[in-house]
Amino acid sequence: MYLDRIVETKKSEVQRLKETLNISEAKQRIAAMPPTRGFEAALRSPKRSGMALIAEVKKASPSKGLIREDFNPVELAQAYEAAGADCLSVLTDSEYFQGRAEYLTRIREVVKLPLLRKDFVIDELQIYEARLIGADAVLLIAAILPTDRLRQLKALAESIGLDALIEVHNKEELERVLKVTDHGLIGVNNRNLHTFETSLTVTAELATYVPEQALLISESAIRTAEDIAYVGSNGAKGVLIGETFMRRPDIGEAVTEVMGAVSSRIDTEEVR
Ligand SMILES: O=P(O)(O)OC[C@@H](O)[C@@H](O)c1c[nH]c2ccccc12
Repeated sequence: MYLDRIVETKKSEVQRLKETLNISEAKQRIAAMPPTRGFEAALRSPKRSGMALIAEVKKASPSKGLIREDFNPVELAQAYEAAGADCLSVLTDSEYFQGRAEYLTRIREVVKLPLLRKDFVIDELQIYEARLIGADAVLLIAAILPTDRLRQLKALAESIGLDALIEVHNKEELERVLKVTDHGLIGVNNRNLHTFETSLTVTAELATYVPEQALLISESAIRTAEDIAYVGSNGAKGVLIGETFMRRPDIGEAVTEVMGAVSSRIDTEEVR
């Protein structure tokens, strides 16, 4: 199963990381860094009322292969920002998604949006590394983390200023996550990471168990304005979209088509 393979890859990456990054040095460097940008806060007051957008910078995936040939991560991030994304998700896994840590670092220098490091986190060291490369939030995937690990990694992330987006795909995972937290960011992945099957009904089914004070993000396989309306009316407060945008030559146009336009401040003032 490919998720197991990914975890094996991550174990060896962590071993390698241990040779170059030590925790006390990481802590010192982090203490000298500027504060993070408030990933959750940005999603709680989205630019489009009613639906927050995390737009993803993703070149390839194990299920789809190469998604975008003409891939300039910095330009794509700028286009997302101009189109009114609230936050960005940047794939840093190289083996399976053709991402790079360096993409995130470079994007941070030119866009103001909060950034999620999208990777398969299994170890503390990857959390320190996420902060050091310039992330504002990390993804924690319940499918690969026992409940206690989830709790520890979330606490560590928060202790160094990172928000955590905790991802679930079924009720068993969600129940474990709710033992760790009843607030914060809960991502429902519409894609089954074992079979690659997707269905937006996963969001609708799990939303009924997500507490009001948590912020539910519907992830994966969202393509149209109708999809946004569907997950929105079923409890999603935000969406995480990659492929739909990455396949379109004009990213800004694609964002507007799916999400609608951001009404400018001047427009709103004129209405008042
Ligand atoms: O490209 P999509 O179908 O819009 O999906 C984006 C995002 O949800 C997906 O990339 C993702 C969700 N969870 C993950 C975990 C690891 C890697 C990738 C992912």
